[in-house]
Amino acid sequence: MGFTDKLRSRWTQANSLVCVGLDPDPAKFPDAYADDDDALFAFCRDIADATAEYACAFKPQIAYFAAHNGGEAALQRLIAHINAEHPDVPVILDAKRGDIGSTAEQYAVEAFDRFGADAVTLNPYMGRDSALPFLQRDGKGCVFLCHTSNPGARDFQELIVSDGNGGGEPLYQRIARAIAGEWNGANNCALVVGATFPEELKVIRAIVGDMPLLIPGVGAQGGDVEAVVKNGRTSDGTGLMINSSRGILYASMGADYAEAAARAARELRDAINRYR
Ligand SMILES: O=C(O)c1cc(=O)[nH]c(=O)n1[C@@H]1O[C@H](COP(=O)(O)O)[C@@H](O)[C@H]1O
Repeated sequence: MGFTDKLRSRWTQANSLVCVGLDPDPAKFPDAYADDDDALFAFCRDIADATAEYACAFKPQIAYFAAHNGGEAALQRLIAHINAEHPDVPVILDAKRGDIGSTAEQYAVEAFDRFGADAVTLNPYMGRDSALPFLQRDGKGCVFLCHTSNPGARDFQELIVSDGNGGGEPLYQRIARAIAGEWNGANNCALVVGATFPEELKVIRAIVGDMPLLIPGVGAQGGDVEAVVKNGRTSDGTGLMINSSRGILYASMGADYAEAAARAARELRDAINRYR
C-alpha cells in the first residue's frame, strides 16, 4: 500500500492524528541508557513500541541520528523494526532534502531504499525538477515545507510574489497551490504547516482540499491543539499528522519513560479528538 493510502487507513484504524516524532537526544535519555552504545536505537525502539497504538505516523529526524558515529545504522535498524513490528504505521523520514535532479536522485535512494521510509520531508525551494526523483517514486510520499513553525518562517515564506496577472500572494500560498496542483499528479504530496501559525493553516487548507498536512509545533513549541484541529481538519475530521517529539520522548526521564511516552501520546490523541 502506498503512503497516502496507508496514512488514510491508519487515521481510521487507530482513530488518531498523532505523529510521534523520534528526535533522540542522548543528553535527555533515562539512566538505563547512560552507558549503552546502542542507546539511540534501543531508546527509540522502546518509544515506538510504547506509542505505536496511538500513532498515525512516526517521524524520525535524521540529524539526531547522523550527528553521532554509527547513528545512521541505528536509524536504519529503527525503521526496519517499525516496518516489521508496526507495519500499519507509515514512517516519514524528516530530512528536508532538495537539490539538483542528479543529487536528489541519491537522496531518494537514501530515504526510500537505504532507510525504507514511506515518505520524506522535502524543501521545495529549488523547484519542481529537484522534487521529481521523489515524486516519481511509486507509492512513496513527498512532504513539502510550506509554512514552517519557527519564528523566521515569516522572513521569506510570507513575502508577496506576483501572480503574473497584476496581483500577488504570499510565497507559502503559491507553494501550496503549485504542489496541490501540478506537482501532485500521483496524489502522493503532503505539506508541512507549523502549529504556531493557525490562521495560515486555515488558508492553506482552503487551497489544498483534502491533501494531508504534517503539523509540527504543538507541545514544546507552544502551538494550540484546538486551533490546529479546527483550522486544519478535512470535512471527514482527518487530514492532519500532528507531530510531537520532545513532548512524547521526554515525558519522563525516569525508569517509566516508555509508559510516560505512551500516556503523552494517548493524551495528545484524546485532546485532538475532542475537536475533530
Ligand atoms: O519538517 C518538520 O518536521 C518540521 C518543520 C517545521 O516547520 N518545524 C518543526 O519543528 N519541524 C520538526 O518537527 C519536530 C518538532 O519537535 P518538537 O518541537 O520537539 O515537538 C522537529 O523534528 C523539527 O525538526
